[in-house]
Amino acid sequence: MQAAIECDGVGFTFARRPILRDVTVRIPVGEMVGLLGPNGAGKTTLLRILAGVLAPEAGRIRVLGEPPGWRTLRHTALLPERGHLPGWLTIGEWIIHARRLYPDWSEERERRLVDDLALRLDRPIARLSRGEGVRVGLLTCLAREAPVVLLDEPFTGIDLLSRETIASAIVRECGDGSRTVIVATHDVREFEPLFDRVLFLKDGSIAADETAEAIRARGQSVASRYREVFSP
Ligand SMILES: Nc1ncnc2c1ncn2[C@@H]1O[C@H](COP(=O)(O)OP(=O)(O)OP(=O)(O)O)[C@@H](O)[C@H]1O
Repeated sequence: MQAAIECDGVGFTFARRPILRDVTVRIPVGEMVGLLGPNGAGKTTLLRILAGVLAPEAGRIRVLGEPPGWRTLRHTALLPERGHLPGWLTIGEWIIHARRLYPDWSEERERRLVDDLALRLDRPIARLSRGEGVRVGLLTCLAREAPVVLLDEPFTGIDLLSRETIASAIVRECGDGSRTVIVATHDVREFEPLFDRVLFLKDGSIAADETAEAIRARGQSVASRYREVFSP
């Protein structure tokens, strides 16, 4: 079966410092994957490379069989770590724009997400708090039918109830086994039930790539495995 994502020996450097080294991983279609690791491990860099925003310096990547680039943009929805939405629009104006921008936009998903994420359409984007901005970003990713969804820190700085709302929106919109989702997060303990698989990224390398089931079968939790992998 075709993998959703294949990385083979992927490397990347910033200012001559290696950020990703020999990242090799194969993610089957339909998996919900946690991308876990300490600050600076390279999670954002890897997601940006998978989204086609950055070009890798070494190795080979395939997203649904194609190298990341303008063709895979159609299949890939990225929630970036920091805001990217036009502040001069209201949420409602942005949604009208997004419907035209993305050919795979689903108005049915949009309606559900506006309700569930409690978005007020008349609010100007420039005046949103971080958590509200993340919710608009999430709506923008999840209202599309893109088969590959990359979410960079969707829970950071978000209050507890909103985090639960966001987690259930992700599961509802992406949990039917047809979409492949990678979530970079530090909230390991709280969101481990979301994940089918976890990738532990340490100093730019994959330190472990395991299914959540295999971790549990050993009597561990994802959080305890995290501690084992990353403790000095
Ligand atoms: N534009 C840049 N120029 C130089 N170095 C950069 C740049 N962007 C990222 N880096 C460096 O690359 C490394 C990996 O950063 P990245 O943001 O991918 O890590 P991360 O795992 O997402 O971290 P965090 O959990 O803190 O968000 C860091 O050491 C960072 O300082």
